[in-house]
Amino acid sequence: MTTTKGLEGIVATTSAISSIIDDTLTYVGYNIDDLADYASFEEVIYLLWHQKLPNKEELASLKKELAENAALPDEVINHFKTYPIDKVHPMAALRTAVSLLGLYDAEADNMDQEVNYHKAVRLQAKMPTIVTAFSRIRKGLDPIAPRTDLGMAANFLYMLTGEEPSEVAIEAFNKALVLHADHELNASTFTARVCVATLSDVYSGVTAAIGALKGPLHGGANEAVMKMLSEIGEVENAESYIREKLANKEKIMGFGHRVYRQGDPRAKHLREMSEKLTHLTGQPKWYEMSVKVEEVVTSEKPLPPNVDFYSASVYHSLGIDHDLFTPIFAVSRVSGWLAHILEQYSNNRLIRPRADYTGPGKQDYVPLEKRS
Ligand SMILES: CC(=O)SCCNC(=O)CCNC(=O)[C@H](O)C(C)(C)COP(=O)(O)OP(=O)(O)OC[C@H]1O[C@@H](n2cnc3c(N)ncnc32)[C@H](O)[C@@H]1OP(=O)(O)O
Ligand SMILES: O=C([O-])CC(=O)C(=O)O
Repeated sequence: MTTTKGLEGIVATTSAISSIIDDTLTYVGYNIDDLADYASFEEVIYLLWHQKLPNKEELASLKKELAENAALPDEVINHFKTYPIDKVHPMAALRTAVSLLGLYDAEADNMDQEVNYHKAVRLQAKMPTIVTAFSRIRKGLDPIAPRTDLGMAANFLYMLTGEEPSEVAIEAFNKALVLHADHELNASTFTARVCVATLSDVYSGVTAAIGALKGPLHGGANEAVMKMLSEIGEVENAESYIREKLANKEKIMGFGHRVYRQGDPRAKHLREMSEKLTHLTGQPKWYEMSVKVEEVVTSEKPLPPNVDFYSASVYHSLGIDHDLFTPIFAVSRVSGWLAHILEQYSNNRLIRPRADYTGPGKQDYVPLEKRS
């Protein structure tokens, strides 16, 4: 048996959803640069789930179904109110809420593909509502009901603050949702596929995926980037801060990638947005500090920024609490998880690799009373 640490380079499935070839990312063959510039998040959801772009009627129908299913059952809202609120990370709350939603879905264990598709719509629709409701409840505020006249990006920002978001904010947030929607066999998507390949249900697959996204080597890196930028504090501190971390062999959050070698094609879009938004909000230092960090890291190591690096200053400029950055990633990535879950069901085989055993050889059992 051969082993590859972290399954590097192993091709574990076929998939028609997204591809990374020669550092170019496509969703169903559409270059991420075009989608980031022109597509709404809802169009991307449709694309990932149907493997084609929607026409006007198809898009309107998906938007209607999403809007009709965005409200949360009272049980989820009431559950949030019982949490030791200052100790609960929003990713843990999101993970629990998705699991809880499964309890109130009478079709949770119905494995019909059409039923699973509509379950996917219902779950996608509720993700922004979960994150924003939790954010308000922990601040002692009432959750704000989703509006049927707003798209997902605008609705998220509206439910978070209760205020009508600006066009610039909606455009930036929509672009962030498009950029994070899918990414081939990343760790959380693989987790979702492994889970549902046992023929477990959609809610279990997404709950497992949220758990995998939470870690700082994956989606959790965006919150960690903001923590680092806050510690650096001012542009002039960036160089010494980064050089010291690198000298101590510490990882710089938001840099490096298992698949990309020349750079993550999503990062340039987020960098542009970071420049625009930090200047608009009168806080260019977060962009300038990020640029300085990139300059120092890349002068030392061949480690370009990944999607998480500039998204931190983008979300910060939109006034979003730092521990909501990873849940926002999940609000977007759930579209990809659900696409992969549906694809896995449609052509399923249990995912069960082997381990190369490295423990002791044959041992004789010693009864408890004779052990030292
Ligand atoms: C949405 C996403 O999930 S994007 C990734 C988000 N995660 C991060 O930004 C966390 C920081 N980055 C990392 O930890 C890694 O680059 C990962 C997890 C993204 C990829 O990891 P892997 O492919 O397993 O690379 P691995 O961790 O083995 O690193 C290879 C070498 O590069 C170094 N390296 C990799 N990333 C970094 C980094 N961000 N800072 C400093 N050094 C790094 C490692 O220390 C290692 O050096 P060594 O060979 O001298 O020991
Ligand atoms: O693909 C990966 O390993 C991580 C990543 O960039 C993502 O999930 O967007």
